[in-house]
Amino acid sequence: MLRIALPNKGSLSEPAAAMLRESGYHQRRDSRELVLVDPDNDVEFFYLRPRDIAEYVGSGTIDAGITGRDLLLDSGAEAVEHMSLGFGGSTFRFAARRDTVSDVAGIAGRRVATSYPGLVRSYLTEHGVQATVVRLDGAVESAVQLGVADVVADVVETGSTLRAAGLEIFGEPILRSEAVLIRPAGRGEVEAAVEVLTRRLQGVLVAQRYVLLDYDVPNTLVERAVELTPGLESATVSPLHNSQWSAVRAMVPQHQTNQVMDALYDLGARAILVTPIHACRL
Ligand SMILES: Nc1ncnc2c1ncn2[C@@H]1O[C@H](COP(=O)(O)OP(=O)(O)OP(=O)(O)O)[C@@H](O)[C@H]1O
Ligand SMILES: O=P(O)(O)OC[C@H]1O[C@H](OP(=O)(O)OP(=O)(O)O)[C@H](O)[C@@H]1O
Ligand SMILES: [Mg+2]
Repeated sequence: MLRIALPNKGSLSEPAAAMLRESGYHQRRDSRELVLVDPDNDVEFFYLRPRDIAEYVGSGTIDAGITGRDLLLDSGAEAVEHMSLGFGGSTFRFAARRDTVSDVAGIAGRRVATSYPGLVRSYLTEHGVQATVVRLDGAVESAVQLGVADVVADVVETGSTLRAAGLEIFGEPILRSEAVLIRPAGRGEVEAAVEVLTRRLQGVLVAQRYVLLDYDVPNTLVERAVELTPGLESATVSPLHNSQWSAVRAMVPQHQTNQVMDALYDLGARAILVTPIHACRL
C-alpha cells in the first residue's frame, strides 16, 4: 500500500486535501484524524506537520508527501521535488526597519530571526555573508521590535504582516515557494502508484488551468482560427451540416479565454462557447 504524507494543519493543509479529493482519493473528515486508509486506491494517508514531512519522506518510511518547497529545502532531508502543485505560493524574503539594512551585504555581523534557519544559513553562505541566525518558531516579524534580531527572513504572501510590523522587504527573493509533491531521494524508478498519483494531480492542474472552447467558423478561415486556438496537441475540426462552415474544439488556457474569444469573433467565428473541464488525463 502506498504511503503518502499530507500537511495536518497550516496554509497547505486544506488545499492539499482538496486537490487529492479532486484526484479521486478519500480524505479525512475530521481534522484530528492522523491516518486514513483509502482501500479503493490502495493508499494510506498520514497527516503530519508540514515541517516534518520532508524528514519522513527522506527517511524512506513514506513514499511521497506534499509540503512547501521552502520547508523541503530548509530541512536538508534526503527528499526531492517530484512535481509542483500550483498552490500555497509565497516568496521567502529578508526585511528590516527602514534605513537599517537595505541589501544582503548589510546583514553582515547582524542577527537574523527566522523559522527557516537552514534556508537562511545556506543563502548567507552562498553570498559570503557572516551573520547570527536566531531560530524562532513563528511570528518572527516581532523579533525586531522585541530586540532579539535586526533582520527577519520569512514567508511573504501579501506582505501585510511585515508592513504591520513596520518592516520593509529588501534584496532579491531568497526563494519562490509553492506546494510540491516530494519523493525519497535516490529511490530510482517512480513506483507505478506514484505515477498514477502524479497523473491524477496533473489532470487536476490542467482542468483548473484550461477551458474547452467550441466555435463555428467559415472553412476559409479555419487555418487562421486554429492558429489562435492550437490546442495542446492539435485542435479538432469537424464538418458542419452547412458545408461552408466547420466546427472547432480546442483547449485554451483559462486566463486567455476572453482575449481568444474576442480575436475569434473579430476573425469571423461565431457560436463561441466555453466549457469548464472537470477532469482529464493528458
Ligand atoms: N501566507 C502564508 N503564511 C505561511 N505559510 C504560507 C503562506 N502561504 C503559503 N505558505 C506555505 O506554508 C508552509 C508553511 O507551513 P506552516 O505549517 O508553517 O503553515 P502556516 O500557514 O504557517 O501555519 P501555522 O503557522 O498556523 O502552523 C510553507 O511552505 C509556506 O511557504
Ligand atoms: O505576507 P502575508 O500575507 O502577511 O503572510 C505571511 C505571514 O503569514 C505567515 O504567518 P502565520 O500566520 O502562519 O504565523 P506564523 O509566523 O506563526 O507561522 C508567515 O509566517 C508570515 O508571517
Ligand atoms: Mg505559520
